[in-house]
Amino acid sequence: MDGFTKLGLSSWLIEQCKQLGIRKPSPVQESCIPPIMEGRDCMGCAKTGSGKTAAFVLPVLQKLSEDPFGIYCLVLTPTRELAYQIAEQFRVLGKPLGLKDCIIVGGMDMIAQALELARKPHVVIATPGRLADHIRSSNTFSMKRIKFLVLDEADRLLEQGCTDFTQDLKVILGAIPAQRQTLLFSATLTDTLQELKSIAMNKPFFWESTSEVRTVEELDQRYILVPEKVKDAYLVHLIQTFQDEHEDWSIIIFTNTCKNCQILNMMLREFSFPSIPLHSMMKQKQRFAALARFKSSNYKILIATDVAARGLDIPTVQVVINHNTPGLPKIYIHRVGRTARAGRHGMAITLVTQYDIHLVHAVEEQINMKLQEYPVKEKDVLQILTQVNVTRRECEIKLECTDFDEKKEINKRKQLILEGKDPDLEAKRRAELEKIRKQKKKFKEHIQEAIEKKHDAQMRRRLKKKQLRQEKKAAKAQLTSD
Ligand SMILES: Nc1ncnc2c1ncn2[C@@H]1O[C@H](COP(=O)(O)OP(=O)(O)OP(=O)(O)O)[C@@H](O)[C@H]1O
Repeated sequence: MDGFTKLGLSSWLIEQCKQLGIRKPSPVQESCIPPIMEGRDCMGCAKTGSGKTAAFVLPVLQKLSEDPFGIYCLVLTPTRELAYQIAEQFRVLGKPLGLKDCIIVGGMDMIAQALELARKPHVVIATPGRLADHIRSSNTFSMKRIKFLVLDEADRLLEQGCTDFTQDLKVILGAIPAQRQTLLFSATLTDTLQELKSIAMNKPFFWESTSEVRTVEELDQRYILVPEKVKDAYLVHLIQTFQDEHEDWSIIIFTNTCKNCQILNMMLREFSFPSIPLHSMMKQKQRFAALARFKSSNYKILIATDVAARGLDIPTVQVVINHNTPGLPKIYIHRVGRTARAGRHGMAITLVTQYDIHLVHAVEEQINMKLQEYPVKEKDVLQILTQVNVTRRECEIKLECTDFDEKKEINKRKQLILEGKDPDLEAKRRAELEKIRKQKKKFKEHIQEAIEKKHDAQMRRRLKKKQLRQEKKAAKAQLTSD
């Protein structure tokens, strides 16, 4: 019997899988689909690119086909791009059903979304913030009958990172029935296990891939130890080498901030590399367009912040370069997982400065293997060093002339308004906190100074006493000798 038939999937669904090149279930699918079909909650922790999306899409579609209604399933995911990607899998696999899906993410027209929600789609794929906004502001749709709640990248949805989803999740959980099946998936579930268990309330089936190493075997993981000031020259050299040595190549470069992302992109363009940026300060339409152009190989290099670190499935990516060493091993695992997907080979190269060595050790400990050094001819890098650094500086100046920082400030204010805070009050509060912090610091310094003065005086007294004692001793010795 066919692998998927054994798992209880209908022939129409198996036929759809074949169209996506999915012929035989991957381990996470083989293990998680049967308990989901039996009605159990499920937590699946499997390596990046191992087919977790189909592990929940397939059983949801199977069950939906047996009793179709809307809204049947809600999928939550941390990024907008990921929501579109998941929707696409639902759409392709669910085509014979005439599946109606609806994507609810920030940065897109809210009224159009509200109308779509009112049309009772079978599946809603959403980022938590925007869906919570709809729940708060509209009564034109109901999620009271949903059968499935899926949290993709579940650990990210629960952690309190730079985007904190916890308040929005509360609103969403309050709007859906307690009687439901909850499915949680990620490549890194373990540190949020307890919180996740409280969301999947019905003794969830838990599956984790057994391999010791937490990244895929097909991934060649390298590092280059570079002084901070030479990092960009190494980056340019690496890209030049890939361009020279490969016909068909595609690279994702991860960096730490939106500004850096923008500057690196400008710099690489100056060197005529086909690069395109992706970060959260871009308009949503630009973000989608950037990703589409990269996917269709119009641009061979995507320079991204961690907004692209999780979930994105772009089979052509052969190399991931970490321009900065990720602060958390978990982020490293997701970033490098953008290559070597579904059994393909890939390489990840992390640029490590003298300040990041401890971060690499933390990564190695988590993934259970050592990164290997990537050999580079230093002489070649030094040849381009001045040119690269000058170009970077020019790009920085160009960016300063735009309103990039101002936009960042405006975005911050917008975010505060969305969180229900008054940006001016918030600025005042921050200024006051800063004042208190400065006062505290001054007070501490004052005390420290007083302690040091006291200590100095004590020392001086002790020294004087010692000196006197020595003088007395010397005088005594003089007397006896006389
Ligand atoms: N059984 C299968 N056989 C072959 N390819 C598969 C199978 N299942 C899924 N795929 C393909 O593997 C790729 C990766 O799948 P998917 O995006 O679901 O990975 P993931 O486990 O969710 O990764 P990540 O943790 O990075 O989100 C997709 O292109 C998908 O079509």
